[in-house]
Order: sequence, then structure tokens, then C-alpha cells
Amino acid sequence: MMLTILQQLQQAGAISRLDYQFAALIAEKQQPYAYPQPIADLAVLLAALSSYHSQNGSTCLSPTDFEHGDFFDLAMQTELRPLLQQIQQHLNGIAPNQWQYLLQEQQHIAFGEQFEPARPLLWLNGLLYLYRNGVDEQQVAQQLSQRSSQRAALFELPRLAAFLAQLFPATDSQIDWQKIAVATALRHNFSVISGGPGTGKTRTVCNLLLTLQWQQQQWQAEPLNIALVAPTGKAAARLSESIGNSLAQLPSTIDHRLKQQIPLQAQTLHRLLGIQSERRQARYHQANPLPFDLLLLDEASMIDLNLFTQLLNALSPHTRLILLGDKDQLASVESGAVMAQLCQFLAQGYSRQHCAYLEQVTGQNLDTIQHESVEHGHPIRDCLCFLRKSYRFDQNSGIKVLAESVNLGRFDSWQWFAQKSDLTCYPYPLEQPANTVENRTFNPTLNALELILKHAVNWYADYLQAVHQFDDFSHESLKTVFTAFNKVRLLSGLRSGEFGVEQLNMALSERLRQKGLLNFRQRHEGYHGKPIMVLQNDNAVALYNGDIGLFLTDKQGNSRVCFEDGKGGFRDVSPSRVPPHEAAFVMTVHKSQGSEFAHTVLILPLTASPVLSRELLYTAITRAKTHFSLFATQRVWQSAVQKPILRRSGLYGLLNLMSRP
Ligand SMILES: Nc1ncnc2c1ncn2[C@@H]1O[C@H](COP(=O)(O)OP(=O)(O)OP(=O)(O)O)[C@@H](O)[C@H]1O
Repeated sequence: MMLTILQQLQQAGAISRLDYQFAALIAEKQQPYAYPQPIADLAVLLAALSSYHSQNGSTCLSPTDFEHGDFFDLAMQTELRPLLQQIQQHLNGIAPNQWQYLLQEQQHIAFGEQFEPARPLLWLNGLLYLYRNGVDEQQVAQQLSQRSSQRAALFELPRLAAFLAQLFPATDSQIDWQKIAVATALRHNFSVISGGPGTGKTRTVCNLLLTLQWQQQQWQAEPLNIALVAPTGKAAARLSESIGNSLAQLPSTIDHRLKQQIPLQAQTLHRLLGIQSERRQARYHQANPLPFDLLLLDEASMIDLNLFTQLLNALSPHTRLILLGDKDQLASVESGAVMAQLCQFLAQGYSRQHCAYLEQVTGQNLDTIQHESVEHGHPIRDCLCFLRKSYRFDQNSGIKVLAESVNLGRFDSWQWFAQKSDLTCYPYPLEQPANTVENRTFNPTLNALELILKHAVNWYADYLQAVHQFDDFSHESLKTVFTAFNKVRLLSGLRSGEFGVEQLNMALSERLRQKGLLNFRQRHEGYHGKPIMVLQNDNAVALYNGDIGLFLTDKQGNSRVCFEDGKGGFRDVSPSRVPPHEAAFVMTVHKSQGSEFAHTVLILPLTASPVLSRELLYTAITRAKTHFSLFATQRVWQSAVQKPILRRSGLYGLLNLMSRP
């Protein structure tokens, strides 16, 4: 039976307990019906497969992905290949393109838009979903389709054009994509602004908010009530800081009352929606919508499908929604890739009508550079903006060229480490150095870890020196410690294993203790100088998953966990009130999203792993402001560069379907 094979796969660690249990549930539901055996087996397999891919970030399965006969990525695992062959035998030659047709009679699978929770699997637009994902994706597609077809009111175009000209003085003959983005976002009550690091996303958004408030002023209407949100506390703090910086750089000719109408404080999306726990309904939802005219969501690529659905449901139709982020970064940990799916419409180019409008308000003619079909595109394409020019890095920046090269999947991206002074690579020694013959048992893992620890101890020395000199919780003392801590951050692509964050944190704190730089008895306890990362949201203390704090003890022996408050200050919390957390000398690349560090160090394992992808490298590189260092072998680096994440989602397809006349 298929279920027996799945049980063996679970025992071998190839699939999770959840995957197996879901398949077992479907097998149980089938019992009263006498389905032919291969079809019953197919349904059980697809249940486990849907769960497996959902946990890996996909929202659905496409039968076309299984035409080569591999399931659960077993083909690459020699010892599990016999189980793969058994699966294939049970399927008895059923081809993936027959799946949907053959499963029509199954009582536990729904088809089309007949959403029934009693049927935990759902075929929608030729793709197989877990019920929850299918419902969410359908809702997102419906809401975004409606929003993208609605036009927002605009003030008199010539006067609007004059105001934009003030904000974006013409500098050269090139297209000013920031100005295009503002004009595009003004016209719709939904827009997406994507761009790499330092492309001016925050500056663009600031100018957009100003223009919207200016329109209100011209209409003699109340200023817009604006909410700024981000997925994590850190990202919210960075957004608040960047908005403040952008406002400070505005031309002095801009009415200062308009500047005052831009909020300076961002909050997390969980907090805004009033999500207490996964099980309880959020405070804001369809029947109790958020009381804002405009919601700006930063780092939107980190938002998973379910949270995004909750957000859309909590917005009233008149609330303008702006998504900001970098489409090329890692997607959310949970399933969904909303930003990446939406940005696929960038390939279509703006409609002629939108180009004509842009020319009127920005004076820029895009017709000459549009090469795609502009007649029959999706309305969403006119809501998308892509910023192309980086203002943070100069043309010689290694960080910039490396990020671009990785993004393009270039096999030769490794060469930049030898050519750019802001990039350093520490390749792992794979063989015993020729002059050290006495040590016959060369261990590549230990050698690699030793190389990492040696450098990490040096990089943390300044911070630990500041910790050593820390004597009270005054603003000045905290500032010194946090500044030293934020200079460098070590990132790993993995959670577990010798090169995963758990073991690296353990090894590094132990080494720092041996060197006399840290003093603790139990590394699980809080100790002076221990950086921690919060792992769960807790509204009561306003601490959220991903927040980073420092455990500090003053000269009187009082201990507090201190956090940056995002406004240039600090807040402290009693150690007993901090939600579940872990050490943060090293953090995962996923958790580093939304943060930036002067010197960012990426640690890769000695051997390739399925989680190492192009997006993971890109995200790690773009966390660096002035220097990027890498511990890796060329082989593992190159295999990750060549592996873009394949996340199945049907959102793009559903949106296309809905826009058909
Ligand atoms: N058009 C421009 N002309 C000159 N400088 C600019 C322009 N746009 C942005 N900058 C500068 O580039 C830097 C980055 O801008 P901004 O913070 O808006 O970018 P971002 O895309 O939001 O960055 P991040 O990657 O941090 O999210 C800022 O110092 C900003 O002043």
C-alpha cells in the first residue's frame, strides 16, 4: 500500500510526520469507498506530496512538475531510490496529466471554486492545493484583480506634473524610474514598488506619500490616515528610520505641513492586525476593517500567503495598499510567494494608456523602451514599479556586482571575490596543507569550523570589549554596545548541522568563553553580553519573532534584555518576560531579512544542501552595507548560484484567468 511506503519515507526522514499523517487521513476517508487500488494510492500519494511541498513554500502542486517520475526529491538520494521505484509501481503507469481526471470521483477532493472544508484537497485551475492554500490564493487573486482595475482619483494633471517636477528635478536624460513609480502608484489604489538595495524605495514612497497629502490639501480634504508596517520588528524599525532620513533630505521648497503629515513610526503587521495567536481571530478582519486610508507594507516579499490574505481581508475597499520590497529576495518561510508572482507581470510592460498618462505627468516617454505586447496585458502590470538604479553602491562596488551576478545565476560570480576590495572569501581547506605532514587525520569539517571561529572571535572582539566596559543602562552606554554589536553579523544558510546556526552559536560562545571574552556557566541561560533573537510574537511586551536584543548586566548586578526601539533609542525588558529566544551570534539568512549590517559574513556548509539557493545568497549579500565576507567552497557556492528556488503558486495563473474578458 502507498501508505506503508510513506511510513518508511517518514522513518527515513525524507518526509515529515505531518506529511504522513495527512496521507493517513486521506486513506482513512477513502475506506468506505471501493476506489480502484492505483487511484486510491494516487490520492494518498498526492496528499503527502501536497503537504510536503506546502511545507517547502509552494502553495500548490502542478502535475507537470512530476512528469519525470520523481517524488519528494528522492531521485537524488541513492539509498531511498528503491522506495521511489515502489511508488512508481503502485501508480501503475498513471501519467501526471491524468491525475485530475482520475480523481474526479474522490469524495475528499474538491474541484474549482466549490470550497468545502470537508474536502481537504482542491483542484483549481489545473493545480492541486491544500484546502486552506487554495481558498487563500483564490481570495488574493479576486481582491487584487478588483483593486488593480480601480482607478484612484487624481488632481488636475498639469498641476500634479508641476508638483512632481519639484520633487524630482530632472538631472539627466535617463528615465527617472522613481518618478515613474510615484506617478504609477498615484493612479491606483493598489501598487507594488520593487527594487534592489539602495534603489531608493523609501525615498520613492516618501515622495508618493507627500504627493498624496498634497492632493488632499488641494482638494481641501482631511490628510490621509496612513499606516506603515513591516513583517518584523527590525524591519519596522528600519522603515521608520529610513522614512525619517528621506523626509530630512526633501527640498526646502516643500511645504513643511505636508512633511508633518507623513507618519514616522512603523509597526509590525501582526501588531497592526492585532494577531494574538495563530488560533484566535485577529482584531481586524472583514467585519472590522482597519481604520486607514493608506497602508504601506515594507519587505513585502517576506509575507506568506495566509498572512497576506488576512491583511487583504482586513482592508476596506477604499484603503490604498502599497507593497514595497525586493522581488529577488528569499520568499517567506511559510508557503507563498506573492511578491514574486505579482512581479511576473513586469514582463508585460505598461499599457499604452498608462504610458500616455505617465508622459503627461512625468514628461517621460516610455513607448520607445517598451518591447513587449502592450495591448493585451493584465491590469496589474500598470500597478507595478521596478526601480533599477542603485544609489547606495557606486559602480565599483563589489557588493553590487556580486549581488547582480548571483541574481543572474552567473557561474563565474565567484571571480568577484578576487577582484573587489569590499568582498572577502575564506575558502575552506579541503586537503591537508602540504607542510603539515605530522597530522595524518585531516578533518575538513573541523578545519572549516576552526577557520570560522578564528575570524569570528576577532570580529566580535570590539563588541565584547564594549560589553566588558558596560556599567549602566544609560542611553550612551547602550548606544556604545549596540553600535559595536551592529558592525558585523554572521549568517548561516542552515538551522541545523555542523554549519547551522544552532551549533555555530554553541561553538562560538564556547570559544569566546575559552578566550576569556565571555563569562557564563550555562550557555542556555542569559549571561552578560549574550545576543538573543526572539522566536515568538508577544504583544504584551511588544516583542516579535526576529527581534534582536542584548542581555546585559550593570555594575550593580541588575540584568535586563535591551532592544533598539527603532527611533534611535532603546527599551529594556526583564529577562523573565522575554518570549522564547535563542543565541544570536550567528543567525539564519531568513531571519536577517529586513536588517542590514556594515560587515555581513555568510557561512555555507562544506557540502551542497537543498536549502542553499540563489535567493538565499542574494539576500545574504544584500544585507551588507560596506563589506561582505564568505566562508565556503567554490563548489557549494556555484551549486547554490545555479539553483533558483522553485516555488509553485497559482496566483499568477488565477490573476490571468480573472482578467479574461
Ligand atoms: N534619486 C536619488 N538621487 C540621489 N540619491 C538617492 C536617490 N534615491 C535614493 N538616494 C539615496 O540612496 C540611499 C538609499 O535610498 P533609500 O533608503 O530610499 O533606498 P531603499 O531602496 O529604500 O534602500 P534599502 O535597500 O535600505 O531598503 C539614500 O541615502 C538616498 O538618499
